[in-house]
Amino acid sequence: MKNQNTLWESLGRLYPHVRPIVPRLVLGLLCALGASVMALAIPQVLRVLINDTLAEGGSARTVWIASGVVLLLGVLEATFVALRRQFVITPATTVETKMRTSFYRHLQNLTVEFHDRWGSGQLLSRAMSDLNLMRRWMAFGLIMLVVTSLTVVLGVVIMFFMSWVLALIFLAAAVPLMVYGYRFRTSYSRVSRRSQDQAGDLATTVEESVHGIRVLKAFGRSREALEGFEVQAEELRQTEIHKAKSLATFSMIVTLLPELALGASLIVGVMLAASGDVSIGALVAFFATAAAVAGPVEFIGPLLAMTFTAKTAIDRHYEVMESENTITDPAAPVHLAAPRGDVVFDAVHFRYPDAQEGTGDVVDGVDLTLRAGETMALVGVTGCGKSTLLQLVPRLHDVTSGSITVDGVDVRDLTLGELRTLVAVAFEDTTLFSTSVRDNVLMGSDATGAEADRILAEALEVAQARFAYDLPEGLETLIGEEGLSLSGGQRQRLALARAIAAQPTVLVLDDPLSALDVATEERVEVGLRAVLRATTTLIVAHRPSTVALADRVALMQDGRIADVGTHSELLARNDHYRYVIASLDDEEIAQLGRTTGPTHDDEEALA
Ligand SMILES: Nc1ncnc2c1ncn2[C@@H]1O[C@H](COP(=O)(O)OP(=O)(O)OP(=O)(O)O)[C@@H](O)[C@H]1O
Repeated sequence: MKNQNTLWESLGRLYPHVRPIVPRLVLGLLCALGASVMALAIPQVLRVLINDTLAEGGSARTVWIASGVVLLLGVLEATFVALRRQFVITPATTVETKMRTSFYRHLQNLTVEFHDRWGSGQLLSRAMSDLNLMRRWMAFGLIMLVVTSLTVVLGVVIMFFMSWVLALIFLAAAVPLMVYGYRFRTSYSRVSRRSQDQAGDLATTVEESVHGIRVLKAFGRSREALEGFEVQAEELRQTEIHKAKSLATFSMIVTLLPELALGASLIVGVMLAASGDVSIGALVAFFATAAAVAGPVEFIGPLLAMTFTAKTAIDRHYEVMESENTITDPAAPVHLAAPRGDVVFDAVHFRYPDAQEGTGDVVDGVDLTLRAGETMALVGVTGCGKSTLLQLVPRLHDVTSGSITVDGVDVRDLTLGELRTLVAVAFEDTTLFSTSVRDNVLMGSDATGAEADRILAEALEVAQARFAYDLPEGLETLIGEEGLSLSGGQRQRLALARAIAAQPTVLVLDDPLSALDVATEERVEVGLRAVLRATTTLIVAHRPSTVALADRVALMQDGRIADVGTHSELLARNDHYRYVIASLDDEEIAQLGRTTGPTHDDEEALA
């Protein structure tokens, strides 16, 4: 989604963030202006010195005084520059940090569907480099653009007072500059947008390959990854070159045209001085002022480029900030004072927003009732929609129709905070955070002190995660990014411990024991049975041993619940269940199922 806002509309969106620091920005602006005035005053001292003193054979004393005034003006200019920095840098970094924090907060609130759609590098580059660009523009670009423009205007006014004819010649250069500047704005904005998007894509590639480094190495695909990266990096380099060339051309024209105009003014100026229409002092002051204005004029190119880049950064920032969060708290939330844990799926449908047209719903009319405290295994061939169904309970996605209720209350009528306290989840694909084992496990618990210690110890015990005590610093050991320093089974056990430690009313487990050996799985199951007694549990099972944990089994087929009963009831009466269980029993058949699914022949053969 590309933003079509004008430059002013985009820059104007910063105003609410900048408003609190406007007084300091104005002070910074005044200081910058002061510095420019000091720089412009120096030629006037020269004019007075030449016209009123030297021309009349003035004394050495007046030269000393003039030099002293020039020195003073120079010191004042430097002081104003330092004060400008002092006034704006700290508040601008505060604005940047606040915007970054609200960006991060918004990312946390956005739906899983949003995160499925956006590359992580695009979000990273918006959170880091785009906000950095905005801060630099705010603290420097904006002020300098105003001051530079004012300096040029003031300088030109002074030049008019020195000689209006020469000033008009100088100003003639502004007309082609404005025409070219307009074209530059359009083309530079476009290339700047491309470069920032490509930098985001490159960051996504780095993030993915770092994340998947084991797979790349194991499959010997590092070279291909590098080649892919090089192609992207080269594209970015080309865009950067294009950007730099476009700025260089603009800067050259911005520098050259005033210089040409000055050359013409010089010829006319000498003629005017010869005819006595302009004094020598005024002529010197005119050119000294023109020299003082030339610097700011040349500076306008990079400042405009910085402004267009900031516009792109603001547009990119707001593309995320304006992405709507569709999963929100209800207007009038219901509170469950004493939750029991009855869970009912009523005609639940769900389809992913990016699902192809003409395909059926992933969850296609699920009716299922879990009694409080019951453990229900969810079984089905791969891809039939089990994980998707589970994610609907804590509202990681919202049902497209139908409803899910806990104790008769629609999950959409509870606040997200309450719902996610009631429902804890452990996924097969575990995510751990770069913090201590303790913080990872207690993530869903509000307990503190001795109570937290007790819950932690119990959860680690049930999840067979006692290995955590033997880590170098025990439970305080910092686990690496995404827990990559741990084995798959260890990570799963910590994720399971985290779900248990949350002490939920409803526990949703997506095949949380898949990476464990059979003996460890058995021990975990014994512990879980004790814990699950008080908790309603929906557990996706890919192994018969996990099914054995359940009071009842729900068989999912093509997005619907095809049958519900105990394991032995389903074995006795349901061909498809026998097929699924047989394939669960055998990893190889399960793998086959992953790619082909059951056929009628398969089912007959197994029956
Ligand atoms: N984020 C997503 N966007 C679009 N489609 C998705 C998404 N996640 C899953 N799907 C599709 O939804 C269908 C069901 O996937 P789901 O993960 O729920 O199946 P599953 O029964 O849990 O499979 P498995 O046993 O292999 O974990 C699949 O066809 C899958 O391709």
